[in-house]
Amino acid sequence: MNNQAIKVALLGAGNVGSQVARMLLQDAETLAQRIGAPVELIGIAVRDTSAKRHFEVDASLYTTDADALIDAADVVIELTGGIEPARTRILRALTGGKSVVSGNKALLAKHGMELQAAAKKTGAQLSYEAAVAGAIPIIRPLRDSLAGDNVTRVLGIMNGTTNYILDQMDTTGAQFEDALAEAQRLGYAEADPTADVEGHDAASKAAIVASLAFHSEFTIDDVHIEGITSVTADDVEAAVADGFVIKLLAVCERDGDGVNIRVNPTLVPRKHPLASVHDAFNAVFVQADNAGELMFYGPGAGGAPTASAVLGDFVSIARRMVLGGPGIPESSHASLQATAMKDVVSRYSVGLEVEDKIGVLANITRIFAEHSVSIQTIRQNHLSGDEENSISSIRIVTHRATDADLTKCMAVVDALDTVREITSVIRVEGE
Ligand SMILES: NC(=O)C1=CN([C@@H]2O[C@H](COP(=O)(O)OP(=O)(O)OC[C@H]3O[C@@H](n4cnc5c(N)ncnc54)[C@H](O)[C@@H]3O)[C@@H](O)[C@H]2O)C=CC1
Ligand SMILES: N[C@@H](CC=O)C(=O)O
Ligand code: NA
Repeated sequence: MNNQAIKVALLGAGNVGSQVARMLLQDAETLAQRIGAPVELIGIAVRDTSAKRHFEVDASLYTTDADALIDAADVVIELTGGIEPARTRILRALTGGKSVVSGNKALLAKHGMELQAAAKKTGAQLSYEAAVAGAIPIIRPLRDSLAGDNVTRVLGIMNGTTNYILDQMDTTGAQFEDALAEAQRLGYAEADPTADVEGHDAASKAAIVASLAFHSEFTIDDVHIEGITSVTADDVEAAVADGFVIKLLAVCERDGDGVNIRVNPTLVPRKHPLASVHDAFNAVFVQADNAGELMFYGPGAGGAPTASAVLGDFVSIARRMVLGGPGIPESSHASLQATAMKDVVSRYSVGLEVEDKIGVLANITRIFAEHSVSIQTIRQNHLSGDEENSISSIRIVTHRATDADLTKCMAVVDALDTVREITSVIRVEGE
């Protein structure tokens, strides 16, 4: 055993940071055995040293001077979130040759390349298993285990908060706002949960995953993003009636010479494995030329599960420090570009509110046909009004169509006097 302790600076003591502090302190002996050197948590940078925490530590560990703490450390663990000052602090550490563990997907999906370049310059390691799908090992499998294969597609549920909300709406009939409040209480949501419900958190993860899977440089700006704020209780009910469940899916797939990266609510058949991903669990499918299809499943959010991924990265970095040698840089040799949505082909479920008159349905199906959007099923229900002024809801599930054709078709349908409202357009996957 090496006698020299590895000094750890922890930035942030929220849901995840406090659990990391707990593990570093409670499991110090085991960690030392696994690493081959003692581990010393030298301080925790916070905004308010007197705030109440999820796990209480010796008060002298808290400091508001993050820079001094970083300068005194061997390894920095960043769990504050947000772009600044996290970016500047991580750069400070990496430039000083200190390896960094971070769970900050928002930062990595925007400035990941800049941070990796800084790490490469000094031989430091930047690791971020916690940034995608919480406790699930997915970064390391993509970066290391599959580095000799050709990944063609990564698809999955990569946000715990939205999965929790949609699952509660589906299984208990909960209201969106109540389910979101519960996800926040359980420590799943981002500090600003807009990032979760608007799809930006999943989009950050998709950009990170696509960069690793396709050996290219993607940022969140390369991702087509639709969140779940437009998903209504009626959509959930209609999904149930049609044998589907709504999930927020992230899809990164090889598309000709590029990669299409998107996040959108998706109808998944009840029999599909993704349909049984409940609560804040995540599941990620990876398809590769030689490996075939792989599935990664587990807790995608929450303090302790995420801390587990952080500690895994930390132990790996600390072991390398004991043995010597630089961090492993990532490859972006393929330099693939993100492709536009217009050629993406999917099935769709379209909800309409229409006047229930002779010829209305025939007119709508004609417009679909004229735009090369073939209808698989159609269901009509009376909504309100008497025989003279009856209003109906129509739910159409299509065969596969391009995004461009569907968009044009919807514009023409929307312009019909007999169509009151297009209530929803949701993609369908998995059949
Ligand atoms: N909560 C979860 O399930 C997961 C979170 N993450 C990521 O881990 C990071 C931390 O997440 P949580 O612990 O949930 O957030 P949190 O909001 O519970 O904790 C963040 C802590 O950092 C502190 N902080 C913020 N800015 C600071 C600054 N400038 N200086 C010092 N302290 C500062 C806040 O006061 C807060 O205590 C984020 O990047 C998040 O995206 C990643 C995976 C899962
Ligand atoms: N807010 C995120 C936390 C984990 O990444 C989520 O809900 O998945
Ligand atoms: Na992970």
